[in-house]
Amino acid sequence: MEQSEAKKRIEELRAVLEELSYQYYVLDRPTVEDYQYDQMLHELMDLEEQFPAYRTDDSPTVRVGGMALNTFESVTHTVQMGSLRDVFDTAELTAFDEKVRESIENPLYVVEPKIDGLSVSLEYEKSKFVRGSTRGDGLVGEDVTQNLKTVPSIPMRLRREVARLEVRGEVYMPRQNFLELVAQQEVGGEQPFKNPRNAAAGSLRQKDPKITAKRRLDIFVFNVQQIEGIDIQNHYDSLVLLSELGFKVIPTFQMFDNIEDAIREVEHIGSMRGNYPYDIDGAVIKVNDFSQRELLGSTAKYPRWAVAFKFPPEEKETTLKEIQIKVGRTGVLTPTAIFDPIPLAGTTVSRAVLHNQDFIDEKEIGIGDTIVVRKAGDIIPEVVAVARHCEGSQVYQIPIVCPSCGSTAVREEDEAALRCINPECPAQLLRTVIHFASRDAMDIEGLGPAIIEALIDKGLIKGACDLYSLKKDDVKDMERMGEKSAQNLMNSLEKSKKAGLARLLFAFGIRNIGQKAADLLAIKFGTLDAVMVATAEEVAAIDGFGMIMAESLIRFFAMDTTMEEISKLKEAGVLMENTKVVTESRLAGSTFVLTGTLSQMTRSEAKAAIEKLGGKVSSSVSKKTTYVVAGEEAGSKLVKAQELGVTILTETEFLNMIA
Ligand SMILES: NC(=O)c1ccc[n+]([C@@H]2O[C@H](COP(=O)([O-])OP(=O)(O)OC[C@H]3O[C@@H](n4cnc5c(N)ncnc54)[C@H](O)[C@@H]3O)[C@@H](O)[C@H]2O)c1
Ligand SMILES: [Zn+2]
Repeated sequence: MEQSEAKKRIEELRAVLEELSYQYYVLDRPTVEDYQYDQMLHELMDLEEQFPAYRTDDSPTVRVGGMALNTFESVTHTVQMGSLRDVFDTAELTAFDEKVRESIENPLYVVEPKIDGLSVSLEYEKSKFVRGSTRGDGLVGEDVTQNLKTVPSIPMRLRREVARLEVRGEVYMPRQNFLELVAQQEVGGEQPFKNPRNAAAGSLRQKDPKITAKRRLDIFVFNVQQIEGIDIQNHYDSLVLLSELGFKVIPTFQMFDNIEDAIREVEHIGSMRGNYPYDIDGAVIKVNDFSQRELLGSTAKYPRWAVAFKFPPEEKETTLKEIQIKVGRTGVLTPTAIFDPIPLAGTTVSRAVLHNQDFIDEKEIGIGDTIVVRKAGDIIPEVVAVARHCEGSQVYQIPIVCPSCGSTAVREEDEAALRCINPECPAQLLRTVIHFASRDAMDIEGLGPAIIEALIDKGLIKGACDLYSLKKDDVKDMERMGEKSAQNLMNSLEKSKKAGLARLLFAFGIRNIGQKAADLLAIKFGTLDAVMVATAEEVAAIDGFGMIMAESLIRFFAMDTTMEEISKLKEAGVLMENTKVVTESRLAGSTFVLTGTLSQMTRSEAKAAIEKLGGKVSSSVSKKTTYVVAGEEAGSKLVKAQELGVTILTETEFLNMIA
């Protein structure tokens, strides 16, 4: 490759990798498979090796990817939390061994599974847990002590006296918990996490430890970062010690005196992959002896005494038997491939999601074809390609009828999915009512999914609005109900009528209208009637809104069924007015100076108005001043503002601004 071409490619790769890292580490929402990311990173490494002139010290090849958010206090790690060099074929493990043997004699290797979670440091003083933090960029992480305290397997006190100890571990979310969380997120209309690793990271970095606690995270500890008071010389002994101290240590660790056996163990761990109740993405080989580790040293990003072998996504061929269409709780019609069962990454799989028509068209998938199925880091298997078409094979067409209610499904512009938009579709009714009753919506205590399902089955409710015409006698004979629970339910229904406009708007479950948007609408319009007659432009003009959201809202209110539902709710006496206090912060970050006499309000009224909107008021003009409000007979401050080029507002302009 030419110099100039290489330079261009290097820059391109860096930009892409940085963006992907941001999505992965900061937003916990990756947009590509890890395998793809790793491939690009390796390409960049190769190029930097060939063209050393283009190396930089902030390239993704030398930086650890995480970033400390300022939601948390930052923690500077005494012992740097590095990453691991990863390799994808066993020849590279042999090369690792050769390299190690250039510097040291008779290495012993410890082999461990690589847990797919996020790295944390736990610090103990006088055997007491004092602080826990994320890896961050390896040098500075985030203080997540309170959240880590909710992880039951982290000991708050060590079982033996140790003056000072810092350990490193991997926080993860067991697969079962992940699946349950994703199911809940789908019911609640939230965007579900992509995989257990992102779910663990997102859960650990919550502002509210109560939410973290609910996510049922777990940890495996795999390293002593520093210790005072106990002498250890090697990794194996330190893992044994960590167990004795009460930690949940990495589930298997074995020691070998040659690389061949170590590689066999790596392969064994790979073959067991699907049997663990959590995700592993590889196996790690580490030099055991600490003094040997010191001799080998580290690069800026990786230690030279360890290497991670990443398991490739496993692929197999099978025959596609049929395609089933399911309607999800948001009305989306999803095709699922049903194929002859195959063992894959430790489990037997027989189905995979086909996403939508575009996906099927692109891969030209037809029933009877031989398909290639893969299971990557994500739990859900996917169809990679068609290996061979069968005779007379035809690309499958998703029928445009809802399999649940039989009404015609529609494909909206800019959307790949077919959707059943019948609001009375039974497949969606359950979800709609569960959402309506949920805590952040109308908060109807005692009305859980099981009861809602029973009410629907009995034909007692055909929409959320019917909840308010339920009679105590209707429900008291239902399973697990009884007189008392029925009365309680009546009381919570009554109470929920006062939930207020913001909650009600959210409870409707309008597409693209989340909790925050509902709050903003309620504050802006004040009553449901006003929201209903608002134009798309008016709605889109609200800070935080866009045209897509506005159109969703308009479309919702244009449906006949919506009108019916609203009139039933009105009849039942559900409050349709805003109860939210305005906590706007549009002027946050702006500093005002008031000068001269204002005719419409006093200075202190003006000051209060500014502060209510998050702005600040100062008495003297400086470069930091954002606006000077000039009333009648403004004097020296006005002159100063003109000199400094600060924006000057007339009283009318100011009144418009705060209106
Ligand atoms: N999909 C994307 O867009 C995207 C973006 C950025 C990063 N990524 C992924 O994130 C990973 C980036 O790597 P990384 O730097 O976070 O490191 P890594 O996950 O590849 O490996 C290092 C980590 O492994 C962990 N670990 C688990 N078990 C261990 C054990 N037994 N011994 C030692 N360490 C153990 C450690 O916490 C350490 O931080 C890659 O898998 C990459 O694909 C993906
Ligand atoms: Zn339907």
